Amino acid sequence: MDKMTLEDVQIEGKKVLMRVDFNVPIKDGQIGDDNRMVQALPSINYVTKHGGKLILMSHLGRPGGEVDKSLSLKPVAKHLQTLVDTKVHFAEDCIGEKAKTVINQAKDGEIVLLENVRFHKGEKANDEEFCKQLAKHGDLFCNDAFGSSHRAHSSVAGVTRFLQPAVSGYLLEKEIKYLNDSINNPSRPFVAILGGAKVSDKIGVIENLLDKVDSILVGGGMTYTFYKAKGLPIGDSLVEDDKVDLAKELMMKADEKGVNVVLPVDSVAAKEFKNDAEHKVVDEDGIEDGWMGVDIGPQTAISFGNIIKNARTVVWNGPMGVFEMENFADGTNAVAEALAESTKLGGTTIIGGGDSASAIKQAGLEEAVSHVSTGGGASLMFLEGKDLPGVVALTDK
Ligand SMILES: Nc1ncnc2c1ncn2[C@@H]1O[C@H](COP(=O)(O)OP(=O)(O)O)[C@@H](O)[C@H]1O
Ligand SMILES: O=C(OP(=O)(O)O)[C@H](O)COP(=O)(O)O
Repeated sequence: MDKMTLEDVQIEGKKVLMRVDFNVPIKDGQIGDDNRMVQALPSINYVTKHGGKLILMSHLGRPGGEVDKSLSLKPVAKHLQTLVDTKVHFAEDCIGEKAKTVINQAKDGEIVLLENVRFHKGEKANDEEFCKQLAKHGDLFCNDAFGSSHRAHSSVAGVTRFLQPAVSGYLLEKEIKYLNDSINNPSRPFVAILGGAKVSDKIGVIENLLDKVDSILVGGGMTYTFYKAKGLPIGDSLVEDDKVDLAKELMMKADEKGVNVVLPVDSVAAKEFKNDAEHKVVDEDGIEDGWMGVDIGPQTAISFGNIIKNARTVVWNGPMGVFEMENFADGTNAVAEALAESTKLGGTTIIGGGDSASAIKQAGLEEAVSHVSTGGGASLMFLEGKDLPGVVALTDK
């Protein structure tokens, strides 16, 4: 990445305004998975250890420009205090007097976490006045929020119009490096695995990947839109009817380009969308009315596994089935294990997407793959070959 980094600027005595992605799950005031916070620690510690005053901004959830106490970052500030060895202050607003007072109180080497930037409409609107107010807090800007970098919002991108230099943090750099190397200069065979439920979000990625990968394995809820395109029965399975023609077109394009688009040869079909529903394994032409595909079947798990183990670069986005339900998690777990195996054999394996990341965690294999991305939407936008606004906005080297 040819953007300035934290190491290119003087930190001592400076106020560093840093965007992080602390959009973490919170239940009853407790942080669930704090991976996004832990991943931001290298940048956070770099600034505080070098004597900068660190002002952190983040969103939490989608409050829609209104104050919503259940989406306050206060519990996050409390949790952050357990992860760092300097004082963490919390400001109850991200702009105005409340923010200013707390920032003035904090000493160099300490941290201020500002309240949820999405409590203001100006954040999403990338509003000039709001950007200026945020910019006032710092002497320089740093973006370490990879997971939010696909959003052209004030605290991610707009603020850089009024605050320079704008540098990249370590997490952002690491994420971009992994994605860049794997997508633009991959060791082959290069295999992409796409699953999950957001068919319309992901189908565009397939088009871009056709020019890059050797195989695309389609699983999860994506499967049945492709099945329908092939004229196979899908019963009550998840389908996006308005994407059936696109699926057809993509399969034709794949053929022309010599890319294997591999669909499941069998599925686990269930009578209902619940874990203890009646279920059975069926072939690709065996999903009857009243049944829905909820996981890839055992034959598919084996064949996908073999392709993945032999790959040198693997990108995985979206689970292979309804993995939250134990009875339908086998396909996802098999793919997770195959990724771990491929990594052991020297392959580069990357996982993007919130649910795929929890799936690999659930399988206890997050340490066994090369990289678990902190951004779902952001890594997809990158895979689509588009520029991320939060990266474009940074100062060139
Ligand atoms: N066959 C299926 N039918 C319905 N939902 C599915 C199926 N396979 C996977 N899913 C669901 O897809 C969801 C994840 O999809 P998505 O959000 O696209 O993935 P990610 O967050 O990894 O990008 C999970 O909640 C999972 O239960
Ligand atoms: O959780 C996030 O995205 P992700 O679920 O696509 O990884 C980011 O924090 C961005 O949040 P947003 O999709 O509400 O802008």
